[in-house]
Amino acid sequence: MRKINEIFYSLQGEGFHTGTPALFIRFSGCNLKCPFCDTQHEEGRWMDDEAIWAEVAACPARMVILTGGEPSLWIDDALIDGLHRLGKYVCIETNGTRKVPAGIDWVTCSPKGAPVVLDRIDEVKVVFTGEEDVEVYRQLPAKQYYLQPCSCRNTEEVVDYILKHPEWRLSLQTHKWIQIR
Ligand SMILES: C[S@@+](CC[C@H](N)C(=O)[O-])C[C@H]1O[C@@H](n2cnc3c(N)ncnc32)[C@H](O)[C@@H]1O
Ligand SMILES: Nc1nc2[nH]cc(C(=O)O)c2c(=O)[nH]1
Ligand code: SF4
Ligand SMILES: [Mg+2]
Repeated sequence: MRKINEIFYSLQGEGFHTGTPALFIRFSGCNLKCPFCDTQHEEGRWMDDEAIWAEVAACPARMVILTGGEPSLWIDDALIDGLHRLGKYVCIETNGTRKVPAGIDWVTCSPKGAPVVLDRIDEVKVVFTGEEDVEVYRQLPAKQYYLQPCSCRNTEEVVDYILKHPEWRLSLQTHKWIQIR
């Protein structure tokens, strides 16, 4: 059984796959407590894999995004294999502090100062608070490096930073701007 906060269908609002229709599976609970966290994830219902796969199978989109909370607390090869059997492309949003199953198709790591132990990262996506040196995260091996304004509040500051450090790209939380989930 896995503890799930919510399952919803929307567009990926952030990062490389922005705009892509996806089913979000938000797992409950986290091993970190970021002061800026924009998500209520503590509440949850227990679901077995058959129930999870049934909701996934009913979604027309190919992309499934595992998030939370911290999804790495809850997932294993069996869950990912089942999603692949349904023909899905499996993405994860993780803080990088725990390993994730190797079969996941797209790994987004949003580091939070704690050591990152991932074997593979596709995109690094850092919440820009203005309070930490984000350049340390450029040392993580990845294909893409994104900075994301914190709660849509400091977009100008992030744009200014990226123009001076053009190895980064801008990730907007587009779902918040257009008021979808
Ligand atoms: C809620 S987290 C869940 C997944 C995982 N725990 C993590 O932090 O990557 C999903 C994404 O939202 C980002 N995020 C959380 N709070 C935010 C905020 N106030 N503004 C912008 N992005 C935020 C995280 O950095 C992460 O990329
Ligand atoms: N639309 C939408 N896109 C997202 N991308 C990552 C999200 C997350 O909370 O992990 C998220 C979210 O909560 N909503
Ligand atoms: S690691 Fe992710 S879910 Fe956990 S508190 Fe930080 S932003 Fe929120
Ligand atoms: Mg979110």
